[in-house]
Amino acid sequence: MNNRLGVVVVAAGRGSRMGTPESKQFLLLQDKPVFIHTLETFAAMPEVHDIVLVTGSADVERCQDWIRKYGIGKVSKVIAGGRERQDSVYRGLCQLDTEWVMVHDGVRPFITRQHIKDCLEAAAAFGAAVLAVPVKDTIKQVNDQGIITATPERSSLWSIQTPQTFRLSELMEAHEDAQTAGFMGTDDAMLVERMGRQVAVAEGSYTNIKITTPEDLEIAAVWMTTRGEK
Ligand SMILES: Nc1ccn([C@@H]2O[C@H](COP(=O)(O)OP(=O)(O)OP(=O)(O)O)[C@@H](O)[C@H]2O)c(=O)n1
Ligand SMILES: C[C@](O)(CO)[C@H](O)COP(=O)(O)O
Repeated sequence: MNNRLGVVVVAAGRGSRMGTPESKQFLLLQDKPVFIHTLETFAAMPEVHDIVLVTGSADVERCQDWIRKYGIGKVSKVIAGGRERQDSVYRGLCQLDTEWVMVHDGVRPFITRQHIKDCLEAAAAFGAAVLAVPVKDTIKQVNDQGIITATPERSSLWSIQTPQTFRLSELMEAHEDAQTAGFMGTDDAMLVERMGRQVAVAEGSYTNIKITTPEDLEIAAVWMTTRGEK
């Protein structure tokens, strides 16, 4: 996959569940914005050829400034995202000209190079792959009256993360088909699964959290000081 891999890092969300005045992707962890930690890991990998950062329309310039300040290479474009995550990803995909693409949440700064490689290898073997971890809790389906309606077998349940890796042409096609059908997914794999294509899971790490709510930020602040090699 050398020189054939593009990465779309999405960082155009508003962070309503975090509830901070500053969007969570720009909050500082060890004096560096969250999304910069994320970009650093991808930019350091020889497998990565091109990176597109998707952010809020009002944040494009300051992201470019941060990228320059922290000397992050390989980011060819910083562009404005859309209303939903899916819209932001699609805008990013339109900027790439690589054979493969990885989509990653800007707010998952604990991704490691080893797990990115694992996801790439699984994609090369199966056609598409996402990083994931087996669920630890028992998961229940609950109706709108708060009553449990089903308990899926835990051994087959995985909690899905990013990065998610696809052939660029297949992910573009899946996005365009979803748009035509008015289908919104919560991740990119859903759109590809919808096209009848297989997507493999590569086992990741429980530390690859998506910083979503205030407790995540507290955990992230501690982990940033204790983590080893990225
Ligand atoms: N319109 C959107 C919505 C989300 N994202 C990005 O998608 C990732 C995962 O989304 P999530 O954690 O849900 O972020 P927010 O949408 O910012 O959070 P919330 O749902 O709490 O508002 C984040 O990196 C976020 O910036 C994006 O690029 N464009
Ligand atoms: C793509 C994702 O991070 C996989 O876990 C997740 O589905 C994003 O969901 P969100 O609702 O945008 O947080």
